[in-house]
Order: sequence, then structure tokens, then C-alpha cells
Amino acid sequence: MKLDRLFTSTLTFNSTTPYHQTTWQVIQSYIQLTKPRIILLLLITMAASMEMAAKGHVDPWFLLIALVSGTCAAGAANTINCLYDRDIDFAMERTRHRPLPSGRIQPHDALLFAIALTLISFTLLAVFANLLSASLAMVGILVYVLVYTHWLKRHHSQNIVIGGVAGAIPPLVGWAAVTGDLSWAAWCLFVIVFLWTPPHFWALAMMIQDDYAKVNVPMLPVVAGNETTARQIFAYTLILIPVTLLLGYPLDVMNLLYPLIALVLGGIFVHKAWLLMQSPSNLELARSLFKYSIVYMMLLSIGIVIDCLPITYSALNRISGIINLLN
Ligand code: HEM
Ligand SMILES: CC(C)=CCC/C(C)=C/CC/C(C)=C/COP(=O)(O)OP(=O)(O)O
Repeated sequence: MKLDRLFTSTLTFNSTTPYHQTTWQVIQSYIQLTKPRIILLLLITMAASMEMAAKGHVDPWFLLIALVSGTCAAGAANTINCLYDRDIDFAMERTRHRPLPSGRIQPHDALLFAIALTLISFTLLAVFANLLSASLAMVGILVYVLVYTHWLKRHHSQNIVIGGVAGAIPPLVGWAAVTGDLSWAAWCLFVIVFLWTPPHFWALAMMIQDDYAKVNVPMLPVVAGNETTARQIFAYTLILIPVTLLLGYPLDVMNLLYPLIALVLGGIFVHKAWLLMQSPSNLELARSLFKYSIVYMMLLSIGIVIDCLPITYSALNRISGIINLLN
């Protein structure tokens, strides 16, 4: 597999079919190319990291600029992934209607779009935040494109474990943008997203493994079967819970609310993974786990933000004051 596939305008399918579209349809196609729903969750993890780093005092304009930069970096990474994978995307039912395989966007236009997004992202972060956060965003793009998409996705069943590093980088970008460096707490958030990725993706891969098998992508359920995949999913969710609690103790960057939220959300995650491990061929359980993985990461990040807000801190102080009075 060569990287020059990014620059060739045709592959094994007809990607140059003339396609008539209105301006709004063209805009929609470009937005689709960036996989916007995935970006939203990436941004939520990044925002949580920023609030944690600033103890709930991030300037709203700075937050906005950082999130726009994050959107551009992730959008660029996803666009290049769509460009590289347009042959297998054409062959799979789930992805056949994406802008490149369906011919709504031409490969060279997608490449220019990705380059523009990359430049915007780097410039915004370098100018309004710092060079460390800008460089980390570039590392995110490189890991996703080179390590995951190019080297691992089509060649190794642990592709998404190592490739998951890319999806875990936005919290590092967020923390670095606020503080100019990286602390243990930032790395802890990185590890949380890293450990969350295999259960998130393998649950989905169990449902769509026939598609992956058809295009010879060695996702774990295709290569090792549902039983092994469900066991590995369970192991990752189990390790995830204590790691989420590290933010409370010993890192001490969270108050009391966060550990409670992390325990409840983690308990549900492990329970769902346990049920799947008991019946690995039950794809309804896999679907439920995949959907919950998204809710989990969203609520955990929101939990971090709420816990960091000064208003939560003063409310908790007031409650503990009342409890002390009652005693
Ligand atoms: C290497 C790591 C990852 C892989 C291989 C992966 C793979 C996937 C795939 C194949 C889908 C289905 C997309 C579709 O149907 O078009 C999906 C959905 C999703 N992923 Fe991931 N993912 C990864 C990491 C992440 C990360 C780090 C996040 C955010 C923190 C994330 C958030 C989401 C969300 C929100 C959806 C649902 C999108 C929708 O509603 O259509 N993913 N993921
Ligand atoms: C800081 C920074 C820029 C980080 C980039 C992080 C990033 C874009 C993560 C995306 C993870 C993801 C959606 C993988 C799916 O790819 P896939 O090719 O397996 O999915 P597909 O089969 O749906 O195309």
C-alpha cells in the first residue's frame, strides 16, 4: 500500500463520475468529509481537559478558538483518512455513500481541503495558544494518518489499540493550550480515552465485521472472533475504571462529584461489557455497548467540567459546612 494513493485521482472504482450539486450540497459534502459527529466528541474531551487545566476558568473566546483549531485538525485527519480509504469505503455498504466514493468530491479537492484545515489549525493554535499545542495537534494528524490509516488499519488486528493514540491526543492539545506544558493529569485523560477506544470500536466492529471481512481489513472480531473480542473489551473497561479515578486520587485535580460520576458511569460500562462477554454472539448487546461508549465519554467529560466549575466548588463547600453544623 503506497502513500501516493492520496494523490492519484482514480482508484479501482469510478471516483470521477460527474456529479451535479448545488453550492449547499457541496458545502454539506465537505462537512461530511470531516466526520463531524466524531469531531464533536473529540472536542468535548478537549474542552474537559481545558477546564480541568484552568480549574474552570477558561476564557470563552480562548475556548472557542481552541475548539475551532481542534475541529480543523480532526477534520483534516478525517478527510485524509477518507481520501486514503476511498477504495474500501466504496466496497463497504456503511461507507459507500461518503463524498469521495460516491464521486461528490474529487480526490485533489479533498487533499487541498485537508491541507487548508491543517494550516488553519496550526496557525490558530501557534498564534493564540502556543507551539506545544499546535505541534501536538499535528502529531495527532500524523498518528491517525500514518500510524493508524496507513500502517496498521489494513495489516494488524490490534490496529485500533495503537491507532487509538490519535483519538486520545485532543485532551493533550487542550491542556497544553491552557498551560503551555503537560502534567500527569493531562496524561491521565489521554490514557482514559486510549483505554476507552477498544471497547468503543470493537463493539461496533462486531456488528459490521462482514463488511470489514469483505475488504480484508483485519479488525479483531474478523480475525479472532466474537468471544475473544468480547473478552478483550471487558478487560479494557475493567482497567478503565481505576484509571478514571486517578484524577481524584492521587492526582487531586477533581472534587468529590467527579469520582461518583466516574464510578456510576464506569459501573454501567463494565456491566454492559460483562453481559456481552456472557453472550458474545448477541449483536444487540454489542450495539448497546457501542452506543453507551459514546454516552459514557460524553457524560464523563461533562462530569469533569461540572466538577471543575467554581460554582460546584462553592456548592460542595456549603453542603459540607451544613453537614459539619448538623454534626
Ligand atoms: C482509532 C480509534 C477509533 C476508531 C477506529 C473509531 C471507529 C469508529 C467508527 C468506524 C465509527 C462509525 C462511523 C460511521 O458509521 O461512519 C465510529 C463512530 C463514532 N466514534 Fe469512533 N473510533 C475511534 C475513536 C474515537 C474517538 C477517540 C472518539 C471521540 C472521543 C470517537 C467518537 C465516535 C463517535 C461520537 C461516533 C458516532 C458517530 C455517529 O453518530 O455517526 N471515536 N467510530
Ligand atoms: C488531534 C487530532 C487531530 C486527532 C485526530 C483524532 C481523530 C481524527 C480520531 C478519529 C478516530 C476515528 C474516527 C477513527 C475511525 O477511523 P476508521 O478509518 O476506522 O473509520 P471508518 O471505517 O468509518 O472510515
